[in-house]
Amino acid sequence: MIAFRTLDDADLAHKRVLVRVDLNVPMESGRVTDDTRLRAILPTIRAITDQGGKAVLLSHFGRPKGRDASQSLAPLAKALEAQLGRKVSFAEDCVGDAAQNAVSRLAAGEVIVLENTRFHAGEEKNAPDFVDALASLGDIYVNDSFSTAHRSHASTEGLAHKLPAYAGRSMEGEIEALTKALEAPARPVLAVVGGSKVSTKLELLGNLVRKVDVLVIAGGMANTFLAAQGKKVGKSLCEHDLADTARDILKKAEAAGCEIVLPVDAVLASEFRANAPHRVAGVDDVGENEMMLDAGPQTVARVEEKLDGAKTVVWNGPFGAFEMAPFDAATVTVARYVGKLTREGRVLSVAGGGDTVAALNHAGVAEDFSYVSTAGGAFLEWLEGKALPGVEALRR
Ligand SMILES: Nc1ncnc2c1ncn2[C@@H]1O[C@H](COP(=O)(O)OP(=O)(O)O)[C@@H](O)[C@H]1O
Ligand SMILES: O=C(OP(=O)(O)O)[C@H](O)COP(=O)(O)O
Repeated sequence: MIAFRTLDDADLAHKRVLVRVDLNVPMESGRVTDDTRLRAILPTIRAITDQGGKAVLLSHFGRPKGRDASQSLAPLAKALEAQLGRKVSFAEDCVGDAAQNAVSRLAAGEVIVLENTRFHAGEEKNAPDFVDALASLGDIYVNDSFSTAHRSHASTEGLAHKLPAYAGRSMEGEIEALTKALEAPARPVLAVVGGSKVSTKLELLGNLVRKVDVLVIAGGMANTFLAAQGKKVGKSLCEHDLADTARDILKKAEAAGCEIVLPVDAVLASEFRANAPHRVAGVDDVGENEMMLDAGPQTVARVEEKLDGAKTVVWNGPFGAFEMAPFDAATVTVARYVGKLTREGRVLSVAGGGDTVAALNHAGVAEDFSYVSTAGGAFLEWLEGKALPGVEALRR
C-alpha cells in the first residue's frame, strides 16, 4: 500500500494546482525526439482540468547555470499542447510578477507551463525563499515526476512541506509497477548502467552491486572505470577525478559477489557527429584523439551471453551515443536481444531513463520490455533501496 495522498483525495475544483512534472525530454534542433514523459503526465493534467482545477506545471530542463534561452521550456509548452489537444499557455518565469500575473489570469480547467525552475539557484538549493515564491502560486501541490524524485529541490521536495501535497497518477503508477516487478526479483539479476551522467550515477553503483548479481557498466560510465584501471581513454567522456570511486566500486562488487562486465572493445571516432569516420578496436588501443562512442561487437556478444544466464534485467543508460548513427549499434542490438528474451518469457525486463526510453523506441522494442519507467537516476536509486526525497515528502 502506498502511504500517501493521491488525486482521488484532493478537491481540485477552482484550485491552483502546482504540478511538478518532468519536461526534461530528449530534444534535437528544438524538436522533441521522444515524447514518453509528455504522455506520462496527461492523466494527471486531465484529472485536474476535468474537475475544474487550474494546472500550473513546474519543471526543469537540462542543467543550466542561470537563465539560458537554449534551455527554455517554451517549446515544451507547445509540444504538450499538441499531446493534450487543448491550449497550454506559458509564463516566462516560474516566480515573480510574470508567473503571478499569468497564473492569476488562468480560468478553471486551464493549463500553464512556467519557465525552467533551474533558471533560479534556489531550485537546486531548495532555498526556503524560493520555495515560498513557488508556493504562493498554488493552493495545492501534486508531484507527478518520479524521474526527479531523487532530487531534493524546491519543486520536487520543498513544496510538499508548504502546501497540501498529493502524488499524481504517473508517480503512483511508477511506484506500484516497479514494486510489483522488482520487489522480489527472480535471480540472477543483471543490471546495465550506461549513459553519460557519470558523476551523478557513479556513486550509487556501490550500493547497487549489493542488490544485483551481474553489473554491466556501459557507455560513458564505462570509460571512467577503464581509465581507473590504467587504460588510455583518449578524448572519451570520462570523469578522471572519480577514478578512486570507480576502484572502490570494483572492490565492493568483489566483496558482494557481484560480477562486473566492462567493455572489451569499442567503436572509436575522432569527431562527435553522425557518420564520423570510425574504427573498431580493443579498449587497450584507444588513440590520443579518439573517443569511444559505442561498445564494440565483442562486448555486445559478451553482454548477450550474460543476459542468457539472467532471469531479471534492469537497464538505465545506453551503450553509446545512440542518437548518432552508427554509434547506436550496440544499444539497438542489446535492446532487441532483451526484447526477444522478454517475449520468450525468459527474463523480466525493466528499463528506465529519458534517453534510455528514447533508445528503446529507436530500436522499436519499448513495447517488448516488461516495464518501461520514465525514470533513470531515480529508478536506480529506488533499486538501490534509497529513500527518494520527492517520494518521502509526500508520505502522510
Ligand atoms: N560513450 C559515450 N560517449 C558519449 N556519450 C555517450 C556515450 N554513451 C552514451 N552516451 C550518451 O548518454 C546519454 C544518455 O545518458 P543518461 O542521461 O545517463 O541516460 P538516461 O537519460 O536514460 O538516464 C545519451 O545522450 C548518449 O548519447
Ligand atoms: O532526465 C532525468 O533523469 P535521467 O537522465 O536519469 O533519466 C531527470 O529529468 C533528472 O534530471 P537531472 O539528472 O538533471 O536531475
